[in-house]
Amino acid sequence: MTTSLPGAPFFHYRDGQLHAEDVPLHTLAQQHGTPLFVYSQAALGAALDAYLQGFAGRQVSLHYAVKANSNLSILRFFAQRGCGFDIVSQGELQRALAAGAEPGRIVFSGVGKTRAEMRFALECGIGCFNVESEAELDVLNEVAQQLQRKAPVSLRVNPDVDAQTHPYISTGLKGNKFGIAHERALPAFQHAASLPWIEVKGIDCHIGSQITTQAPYLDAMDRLLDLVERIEAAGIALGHIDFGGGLGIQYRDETPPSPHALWQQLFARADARGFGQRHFMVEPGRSLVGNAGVCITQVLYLKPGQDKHFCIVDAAMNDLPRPAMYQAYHAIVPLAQAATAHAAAPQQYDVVGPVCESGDWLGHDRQLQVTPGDWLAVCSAGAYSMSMASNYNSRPRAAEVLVDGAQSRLIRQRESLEHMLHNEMLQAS
Ligand SMILES: Cc1ncc(COP(=O)(O)O)c(C=O)c1O
Ligand SMILES: N[C@@H](CCCC[NH3+])C(=O)O
Repeated sequence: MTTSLPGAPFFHYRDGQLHAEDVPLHTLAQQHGTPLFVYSQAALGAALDAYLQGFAGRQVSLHYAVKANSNLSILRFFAQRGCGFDIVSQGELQRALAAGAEPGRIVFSGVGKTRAEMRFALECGIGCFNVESEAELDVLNEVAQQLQRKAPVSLRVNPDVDAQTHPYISTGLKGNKFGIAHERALPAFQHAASLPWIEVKGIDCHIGSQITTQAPYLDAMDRLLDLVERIEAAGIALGHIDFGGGLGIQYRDETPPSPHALWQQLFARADARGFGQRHFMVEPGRSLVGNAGVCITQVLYLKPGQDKHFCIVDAAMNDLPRPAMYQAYHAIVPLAQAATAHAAAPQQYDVVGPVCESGDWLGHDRQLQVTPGDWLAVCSAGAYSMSMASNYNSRPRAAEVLVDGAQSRLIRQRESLEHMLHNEMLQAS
């Protein structure tokens, strides 16, 4: 009998051992040490297919949001499968290019693009700037003029829709810093169309992340299409409608719609208003990679406390910042099921890391049957984990491995302490 992890069918127990596809994870922990991120290529492919199947018969281009997981091998996988990319910095742009992305299929989002970033992106032939303010539009027009190269632009609109997600990752409410206010959108488009070095290509919105219901998306579609009608009635043609990303995944018991189900509804709305055959763009991140990865960590110590017991592991908030930042839940499971491991008594633990903060926890009140030396997997760690990792407490970043069937490949080495030190200059005293 095989059982798989929540939302992650490519991670499953076989003969009592947790596997990624056909590779037992304890062999990877032995070989590469911990903390270690392990990704399943089949899971990446299946998540991508779930989108592409929903787009049959429609004109949709998919731009993977690099911020979710920017490992070059993962970017290369998506590039080879024909994806475009959504980037938010020159660093992400250079990563996408290094992974083989076509510059014309990259869109550049973000509220604070610098002139240098605009210049670099224009020079490399970026597909579109998703401009987030009128001030940014003016600066981009100047940079484009200096280069004598028109800037392809879509204006990101803030539709003022509640994505019903954690407040830190909601982006489509009028109180959020993102996009141009809905009521300012038409004058902003008119301004864009009047600028000689700006070429208006489309309209854009992104309402938030880890969205698990359809309603906010449908509201955003209605609000966006209202604008498309008004903007086009004013004589400004929109070549594409970029709907952003944000679709949630199952971490515990969430039941987000499949990309197929969601887009069926969204296309139905668009069809009803005569926009169904337009060129749509999507920018998914988490839903492509989140459940394609786990982080393996080793139990260092068990510590009984007065109120609770602590399971101290070698991964920490610097490796997996989501619990500390958003009080996010990640399932934590043993690599070896109890029957094949040992007879430690099951116990309720707070799973915590070595970082010197009480906020450094990976899971609260978890029932585990563990002993020091055991390995655990922190689940659903493919998105916003390694890409948000830091060197806090001077801890080197973890290694990453990609599994494909029975094969595994190291795709990022564990950071060395020398590498962590090498950018700093010691002044002679
Ligand atoms: C502009 C933009 N596009 C796409 C994404 C990807 O979002 P998600 O990973 O939730 O799909 C984000 C992040 O929320 C974003 O800010
Ligand atoms: N970092 C967030 C998602 C941010 C989405 C980017 N706009 C998370 O881990 O859930």
